[in-house]
Amino acid sequence: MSGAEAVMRRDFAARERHAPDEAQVAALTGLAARVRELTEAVVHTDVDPAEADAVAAEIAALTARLTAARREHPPVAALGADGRLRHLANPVSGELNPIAPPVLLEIVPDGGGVRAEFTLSDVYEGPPSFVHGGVSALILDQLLGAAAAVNGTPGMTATLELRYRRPTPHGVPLTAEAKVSRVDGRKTYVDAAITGPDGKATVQATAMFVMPQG
Ligand SMILES: CCCCCCCC/C=C\CCCCCCCC(=O)SCCNC(=O)CCNC(=O)[C@H](O)C(C)(C)COP(=O)(O)OP(=O)(O)OC[C@H]1O[C@@H](n2cnc3c(N)ncnc32)[C@H](O)[C@@H]1OP(=O)(O)O
Repeated sequence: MSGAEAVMRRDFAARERHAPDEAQVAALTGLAARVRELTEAVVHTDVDPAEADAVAAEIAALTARLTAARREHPPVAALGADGRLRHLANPVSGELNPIAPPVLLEIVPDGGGVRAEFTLSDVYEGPPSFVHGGVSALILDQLLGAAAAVNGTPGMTATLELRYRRPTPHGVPLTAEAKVSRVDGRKTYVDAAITGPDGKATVQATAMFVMPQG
């Protein structure tokens, strides 16, 4: 077992012992959604400095209330009521993670990989009116990795190649899909793309995932 794998196994075991229950997941999902609204409000606000200072003080007080009962680690995953695995704190798909848009993945039946429909707000803007290229890469890495996992051949991202074909607009519905093309021993090759509302791919990606030795 590699050093990295041993660390991950230990971490998973510790977190499984302290997984949130459904009621807590529901409440924290709502909390994260409000924090996303807060992030949008902060990015767009035009309040004067005194009001910004006053709001900052209130937020610091709220942060202290949440920190009063602090987990050692973020919750890693939980089984939903529908029996599907949810990566609760994942920075792409985690409903409990305010920095996740979130991009909720669906499994495409019959070995079709995974897909997601989502809209990114201008909080994720890079060039004016368009999504930051690193955010597209983040989302695609998640879909590519999930497709490898759903295929029964999970791994760590070893290579990730991106082709930015046209700018990805924010504020409109986007689709992303990923599917395994080939498995070669511990290596799984996956293709993915983000598609705009006009049905044209804006970003295409190929990746190789390697199951760590052992
Ligand atoms: C409702 C629907 C729900 C769906 C969801 C269901 C469940 C979803 C579950 C989960 C989804 C999660 C999605 C997450 C996505 C994000 C993933 C990440 O962010 S991963 C973090 C970033 N990546 C790293 O940090 C890797 C760091 N690197 C490593 O740990 C190692 O280098 C590793 C594991 C990649 C390889 O290490 P070694 O020691 O195991 O492998 P060696 O033996 O060196 O190589 C094996 C073969 O692979 C090639 N190889 C390895 N690395 C390569 C590389 N970078 N480029 C090219 N070839 C490479 C080698 O040449 C070798 O090939 P030869 O067998 O000789 O043919």
